[in-house]
Amino acid sequence: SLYPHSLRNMDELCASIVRSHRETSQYRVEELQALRWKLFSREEIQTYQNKSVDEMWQHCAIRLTDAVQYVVEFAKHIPGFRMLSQNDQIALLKTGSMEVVLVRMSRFFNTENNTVFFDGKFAGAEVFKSLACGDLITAVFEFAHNMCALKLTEHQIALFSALVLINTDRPCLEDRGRVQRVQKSVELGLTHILHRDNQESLMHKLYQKMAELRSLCSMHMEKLRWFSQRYPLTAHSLFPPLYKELFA
Ligand SMILES: CNC(=O)[C@@H]1CCCN1C(=O)c1ccc(Cl)c(COc2cccc3c(C(F)(F)F)cc(C)nc23)c1Cl
Repeated sequence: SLYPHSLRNMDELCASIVRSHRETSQYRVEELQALRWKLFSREEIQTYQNKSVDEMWQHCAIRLTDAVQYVVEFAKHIPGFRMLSQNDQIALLKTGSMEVVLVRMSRFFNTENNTVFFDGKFAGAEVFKSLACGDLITAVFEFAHNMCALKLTEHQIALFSALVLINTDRPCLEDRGRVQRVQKSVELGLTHILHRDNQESLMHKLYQKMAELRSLCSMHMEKLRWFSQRYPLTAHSLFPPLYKELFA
């Protein structure tokens, strides 16, 4: 029957997505486990809180752009992604890359003290006070906390990230049919490994997370617009070019 043939393809598909995730995930989970109790001192927190709004936004934008570049690399190795048209690849990345950054952030989150890896140590939400967008940071922390609580394996995070990215109901796709075929194969890959891990119950939780991601990222985009209107100079001159390309 075809099954062994498609299963082999399915294993190959999952293996290439997991490999790409591992090669583009910026930090290995084991590395961050070792750092999880490296916290900022009171003085260091004070330094971050004394930064001006645009200084702190610029500081974060550099890191976010860095993280987005790793997600672009990850996307390029998802089987079928590079067969899509350039415009469709950009359309998927324009909306999906920040969502994958958020999924990946959950790997750098410590649920015991609600801190996230930032600038080499683990930071609480108070470190980001000078951004003047407490609701965004609260939402980022809450999402990272809830994602972390699912205790996904690296394989599950890899396939989930690919599914977040290859999303047919993104606006302005040229060839939705082709994106649908790639999405279907990634979906099968995720169900395949959840079945293997005996965790099929995670599937509907992951679909709920995808819905949360979408509302979270539309909030981010409007914060980004607020910031670039409030501080046009910083937004237009200092944000690394990729950031402008993807989010401007
Ligand atoms: C290892 N570190 C990491 O994984 C994260 C992801 C990329 C780099 N990075 C951090 O250093 C980091 C970790 C935690 C937090 Cl809360 C932050 C600050 O996050 C943000 C500040 C400003 C705007 C942000 C926006 C907005 F609005 F631009 F879309 C959106 C997201 C999601 N995060 C924003 C950052 Cl920049």
